[in-house]
Amino acid sequence: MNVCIVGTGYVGLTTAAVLAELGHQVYCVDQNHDKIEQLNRGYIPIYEPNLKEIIEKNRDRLTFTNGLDLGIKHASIVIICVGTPSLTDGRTDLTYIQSAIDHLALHIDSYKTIIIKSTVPPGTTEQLYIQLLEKGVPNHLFSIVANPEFLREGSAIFDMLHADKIVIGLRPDDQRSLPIMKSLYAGISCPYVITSLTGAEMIKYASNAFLATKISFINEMARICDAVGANIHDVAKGIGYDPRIGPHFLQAGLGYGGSCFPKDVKSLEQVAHSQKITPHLLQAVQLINDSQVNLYIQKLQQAVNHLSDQTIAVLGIAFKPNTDDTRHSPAEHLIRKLSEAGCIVRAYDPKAKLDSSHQPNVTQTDTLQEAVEGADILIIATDWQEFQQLNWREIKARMNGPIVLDARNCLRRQDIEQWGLQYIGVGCG
Ligand SMILES: NC(=O)c1ccc[n+]([C@@H]2O[C@H](COP(=O)([O-])OP(=O)(O)OC[C@H]3O[C@@H](n4cnc5c(N)ncnc54)[C@H](O)[C@@H]3O)[C@@H](O)[C@H]2O)c1
Ligand SMILES: O=c1ccn([C@@H]2O[C@H](COP(=O)(O)OP(=O)(O)O[C@H]3O[C@H](CO)[C@@H](O)[C@H](O)[C@H]3O)[C@@H](O)[C@H]2O)c(=O)[nH]1
Repeated sequence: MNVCIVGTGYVGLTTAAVLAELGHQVYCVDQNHDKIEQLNRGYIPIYEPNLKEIIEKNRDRLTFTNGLDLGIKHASIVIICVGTPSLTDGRTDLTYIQSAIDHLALHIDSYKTIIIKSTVPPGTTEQLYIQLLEKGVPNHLFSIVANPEFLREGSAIFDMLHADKIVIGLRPDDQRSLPIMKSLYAGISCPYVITSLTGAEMIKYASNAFLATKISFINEMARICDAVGANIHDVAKGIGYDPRIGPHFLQAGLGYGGSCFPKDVKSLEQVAHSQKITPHLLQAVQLINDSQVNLYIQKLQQAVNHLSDQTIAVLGIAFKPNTDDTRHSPAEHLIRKLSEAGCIVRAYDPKAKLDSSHQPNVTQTDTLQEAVEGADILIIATDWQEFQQLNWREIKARMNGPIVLDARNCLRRQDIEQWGLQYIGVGCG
């Protein structure tokens, strides 16, 4: 099939690579000229495991262009993957979706299946359908489908090729789209959840809200564990064996970040408010998450006399491992707070780059060793695999002070303490 992808960011590029791998001809459109120019030069603008390899392997099935008209001309399927960031009040900014739909309306002259893969608030896709009609696109020339994406950054290609489900939201009168969607994803073996447009949109929000809730739940349990002297690792393991709870997403730490959970939980909260519902649970989830970094700054303040005198090595800048994405990264938030507290911060990350707006007392080092050299405190802020395999004898020799804050609970206490270092974890002393 010929497919046009509008928005060549994390989701668009991954979708393009996977669909090309499945044998489709894919036209990738983005309004960002630099991005398209880079892609045409063979440079992949994001770090995502296996993405570069899969794009190179399928290069003859991929076209990168700024021209939506070219993509639309060739493709009968148009997948919208543009960003849907937060507005300042927490509602979703639909400007990019709106502009993609406006452009699309100008170019449709044969039947298209328009797939909304971007995460949008319930009711949006139906509104987009109405807008296309109002812009003069006759209803026999298009169908619109809500098909949210559930990939995780850092394992995006794997997640798409091995999806646990494909969610498809259809309009009640749409008899055409389901077989098209099944052909599009032929080669991915998983259950289909067929629902209404709003049902599909809600599944995406509920999924992210539930996962964020699990994280805030375990972080709250970690606070209580610290107070009563229990170990959160044991608690997570103990509850995780119960199949009704499950072992996943129970890793206590600095809280959730990234381009999805913070904005989607906020957006769902706003959707509830707009329906005169007070979303008590969503509010609590965010309250816990938003206070997690401060809590660990306070713990450091209690551990040293004057935090402002400290030189701190922060290992990790990305919001999670295996990505260079720093959007809403708790690690970056922590670095900013330490900088505001007057500390000298030396940050290191294998892939992510620090935002240039940081203060002069914050530097990013090229190597982990440079970050650690002479540090009073070392903090693990992102649980990259390479931080879990450190030589702590060597680290101890390089450091000036004894404190290691494992803010992602990814180290073994005894590995640290055996060299005379002081271990602080999350919910485990
Ligand atoms: N990042 C993820 O892990 C993830 C996972 C699932 C769902 N989502 C959802 O998918 C959507 C995209 O997320 P992302 O992280 O890929 O965003 P992104 O910011 O990385 O990419 C969006 C791209 O769209 C382009 N764009 C914006 N308006 C355009 C237009 N009118 N025409 C052409 N291109 C346009 C931008 O230039 C950018 O390259 C969001 O709704 C997000 O919530 C993201
Ligand atoms: O037990 C856990 C699991 C995750 N996190 C943190 O939660 C955030 C999000 O992690 P993750 O969900 O792995 O990454 P994302 O790439 O943001 O993926 C989420 O957001 C995407 C965008 O909507 C969805 O498609 C995915 O299904 C959903 O997992 C990161 O800061 C993690 O460090 C924890 O603190 N503890």
